[in-house]
Amino acid sequence: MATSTSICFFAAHHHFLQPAIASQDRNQRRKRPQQQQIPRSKRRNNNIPSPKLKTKSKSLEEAVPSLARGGKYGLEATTYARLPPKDDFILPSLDSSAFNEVKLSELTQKISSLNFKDKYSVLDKDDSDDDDDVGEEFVEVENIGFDNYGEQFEFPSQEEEEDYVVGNQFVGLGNSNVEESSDFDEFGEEEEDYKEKGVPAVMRCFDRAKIYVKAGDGGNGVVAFRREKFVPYGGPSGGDGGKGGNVYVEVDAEMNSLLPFRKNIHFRAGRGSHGQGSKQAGAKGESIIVKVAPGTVVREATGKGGEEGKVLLELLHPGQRALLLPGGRGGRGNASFKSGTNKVPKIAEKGEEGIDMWLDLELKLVADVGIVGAPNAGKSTLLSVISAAQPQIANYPFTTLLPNLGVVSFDYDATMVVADLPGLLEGAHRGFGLGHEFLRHTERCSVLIHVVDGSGEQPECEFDAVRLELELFNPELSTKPFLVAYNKMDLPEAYERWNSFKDNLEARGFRTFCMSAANRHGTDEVVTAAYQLLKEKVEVNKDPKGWAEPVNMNYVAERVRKQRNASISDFEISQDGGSWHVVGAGLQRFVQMTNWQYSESMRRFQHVLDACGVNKSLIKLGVKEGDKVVVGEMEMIWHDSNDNIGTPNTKKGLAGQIKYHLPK
Ligand SMILES: Nc1nc2c(ncn2[C@@H]2O[C@H](COP(=O)(O)OP(=O)(O)OP(=O)(O)O)[C@@H](O)[C@H]2O)c(=O)[nH]1
Ligand SMILES: [Mg+2]
Repeated sequence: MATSTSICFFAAHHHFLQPAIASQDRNQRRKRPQQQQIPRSKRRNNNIPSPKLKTKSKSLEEAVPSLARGGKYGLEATTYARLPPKDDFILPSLDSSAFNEVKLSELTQKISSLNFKDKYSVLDKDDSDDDDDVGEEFVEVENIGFDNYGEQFEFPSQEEEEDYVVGNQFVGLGNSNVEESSDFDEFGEEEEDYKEKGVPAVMRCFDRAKIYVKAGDGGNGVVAFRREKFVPYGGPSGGDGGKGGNVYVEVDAEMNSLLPFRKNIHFRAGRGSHGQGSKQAGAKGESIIVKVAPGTVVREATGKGGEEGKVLLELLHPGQRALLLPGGRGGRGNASFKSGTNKVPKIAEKGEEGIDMWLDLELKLVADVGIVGAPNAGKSTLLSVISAAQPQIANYPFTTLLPNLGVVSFDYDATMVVADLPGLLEGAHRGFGLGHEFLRHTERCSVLIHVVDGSGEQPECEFDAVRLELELFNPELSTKPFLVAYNKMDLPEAYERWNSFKDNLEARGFRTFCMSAANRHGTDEVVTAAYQLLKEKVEVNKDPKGWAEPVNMNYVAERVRKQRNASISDFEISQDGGSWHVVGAGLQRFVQMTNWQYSESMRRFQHVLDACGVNKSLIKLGVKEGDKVVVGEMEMIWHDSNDNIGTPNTKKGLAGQIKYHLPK
């Protein structure tokens, strides 16, 4: 006698199984981003005197370039310079027992001083005495701006040079000492930690963001019957639910950073309205458009492992819009279930749940030319004289914390976008200094201008160190067309070393220019040469097919749809002790959309399990009486019934087999 089977519905347990694409752990929503948190109370109660340093950054208004100022070439410019909020400057001191308020520039100076010992001389413990002195020194240095550059830098005497060194000391950590610094030279773990803590949130958020997106759920279908005078047995009239809203990602030309995602990270599309009587379908849910800056790469967020997720979209051009997640389908009302055999269906579906996922956004600047070089080489000065951008310029390393963009215009149609990037240090590819945060921006630049500080003691070593960093970060960077701009030729030490530098580099096959960015000498040649390199590169890269091939921006949504519409017969069964797990996107979707409040739903479900072969497969695998069977969010107890011979296909027959068992 064949053993017939039935599955007994018990209860829906509340683990919602998402389709594979939305495999992110929902708990992540609760996890706060890993940031260095210092309790406010601790900050306030901090009795340790902290250096009262004036901030060096410009106000936001100043940071935004004015179109009014036109350089020789520049007509327009954008800049990323922003003043980080005050809180970002509060960082823990290296001594874990106390918290100090530390200005970012202090921190970065510390880092730089460790690497450029020869250049800036190592901080002396005794020199960093009390806070007031530090404050005064700061004021002095603040005055050494670009404007009064002439007074400060015209062939400084030996004494002036010493002042210059003292001037740099103010920016070292007030109570830093050399022992601590030696730890970081080892590139040990502490360095990594230090880096993590040392980058204020505003810099981390400028070009990286993690956001949560959720497509709208579909509206539920309803069970309703037409009741009208003179219309006996009016029939089922429950309308379908409306479709959930979609999630789009659009490039907004106005945006130049991902900072808006610092505060606002959840984006949920609206859900569809439920259906109504008289066959009225529910309204569609409202779609949501997530606006990102040009040059944003969208990745599927991965777990903590640090691996980068799969790239979903690359949004380069303003106006580009991609459908990322389609909204959930509306559930069918009972009018849709009417059939020849069931003219009075008392069943309706729930709306399909909209997919949700976490995304990693990364902004890579879309600039034609990138200006790279060691800190304080004069990169920002160069950008300021060739375009209308007004980046911050000062005589200490890491003045530039966020990249600045400027537009260099030669003619009506001859323009190029130039990015001034923060200084690079030895070890930048491993996240030392600020380099790592910004090195990726060079990846999108077609041409690089490598600015070398000619007044440094060993310009060649500086050049090689930066070049090596680029190569170590991404070997492709070293294959980009580039030229070397030897800066600060107005200084005698730079002038003296120029010939040997030039000979050396040209012997190695590098194109080398000299300039005095501050005096605008030689900058024209550099810019023109960079433009030529750019033109050559564009020519070489010209696709013979042109731009005809359209990029399908909606492929993610298409993939999601395909996955969701998978057949219910595609499933896998796994056994875990006494419980059986049936996994299949189509079946899971079916379970999710089943509205268990209607008794016919159970019968339909049983019928589907039978029809798609789940029951047969379970029997084959040896399911026993009382075993647990889990399909999607449903948990059921398997029941062998000897009363049933064979497996009748009709609903009636099947309904007769159902025995509800509660698991003990
Ligand atoms: N003498 C001289 N000084 C210059 C020249 N170009 C830049 N400087 C000075 O060098 C210092 C650093 O210039 P910045 O343009 O801020 O250098 P940077 O490379 O952008 O530095 P970071 O942003 O800190 O990496 C400033 O004090 C400039 O005034 C030059 O041609 N000659
Ligand atoms: Mg700069």
